[in-house]
Amino acid sequence: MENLIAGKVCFHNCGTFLKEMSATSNLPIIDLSSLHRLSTVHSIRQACIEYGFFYLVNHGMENDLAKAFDESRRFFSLPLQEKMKLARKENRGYSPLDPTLVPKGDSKEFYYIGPLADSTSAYLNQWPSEELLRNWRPSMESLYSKFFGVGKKLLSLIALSLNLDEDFFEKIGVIDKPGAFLRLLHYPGEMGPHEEICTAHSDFGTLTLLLTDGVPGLQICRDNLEEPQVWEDVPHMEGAFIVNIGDLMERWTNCLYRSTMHRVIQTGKERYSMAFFLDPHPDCVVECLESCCSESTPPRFAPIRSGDYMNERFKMQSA
Ligand SMILES: O=C(O)CCC(=O)C(=O)O
Ligand SMILES: [Fe+2]
Repeated sequence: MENLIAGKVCFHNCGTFLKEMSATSNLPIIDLSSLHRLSTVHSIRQACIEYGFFYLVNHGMENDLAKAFDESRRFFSLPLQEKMKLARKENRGYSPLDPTLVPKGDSKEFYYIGPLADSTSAYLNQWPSEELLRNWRPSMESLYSKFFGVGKKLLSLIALSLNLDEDFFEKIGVIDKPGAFLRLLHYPGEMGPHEEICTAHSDFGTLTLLLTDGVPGLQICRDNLEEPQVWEDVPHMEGAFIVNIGDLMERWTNCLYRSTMHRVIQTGKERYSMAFFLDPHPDCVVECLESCCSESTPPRFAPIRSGDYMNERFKMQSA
């Protein structure tokens, strides 16, 4: 059985030294409002197998996006000393652009909002005062809930695409005890010594919904063992989410669905993005789905508690 955690980390350490080529990706487009459910489910399966990434359109949040980016800009425009009062604790709050706190090459500041619904952890979220940013907290809470609604709908289609009941992930604790995190990101845009302003990585959890502001830079590498590596640009699509599969979904599906490496390269332009990470509850045990293994393709990974996996990955990230 292969150790996925080790495999991912090896890439972090050696990936940037490999020679690279670039191209433009042609990601599939999934329409969340389509009434042709079977065909949508089939397209999702193909997209997750071939790319681990796709665009999601007609998700119902189109009219919220401009405001979401305005609110994000409002937050990052605060003086550093105000943002530092909300410094990240328990994975919630603000991380400054600081070379000692972020992995080598990263050039971004970010702000995390954790689960709202869980009464034991809601207090862990950190919010700027009402005097400082009027109505910011309710705006962000509403945005979080909308992201969550879209994630939930998509996850039920992903369950169907794996020949599971549509509430499969809900039942095992991915949805009803949410571990989802909204991360607002700001890349200031100054040209630095590193090509990557968000280091090549895969996301840890179940799936990620990403919104970008139109400034390019996002790239995916569909085969990180290939040499030279091919990095494909992922162009912005107005109004669409860019969705990607995370490592735990890769584990559930025995690598049928791919948790694809991605990164952001510098363009010299200021850039805002936001990522909604839909992660399982820490106690949820992630083990190979029956529909994804057989005698000839046995499970590649041992069952693991989601919280243990995520903690290990976070530790490695900050090492
Ligand atoms: O900023 C982006 O476009 C990508 C961010 C990302 O991949 C992440 O936060 O995990
Ligand atoms: Fe990511």
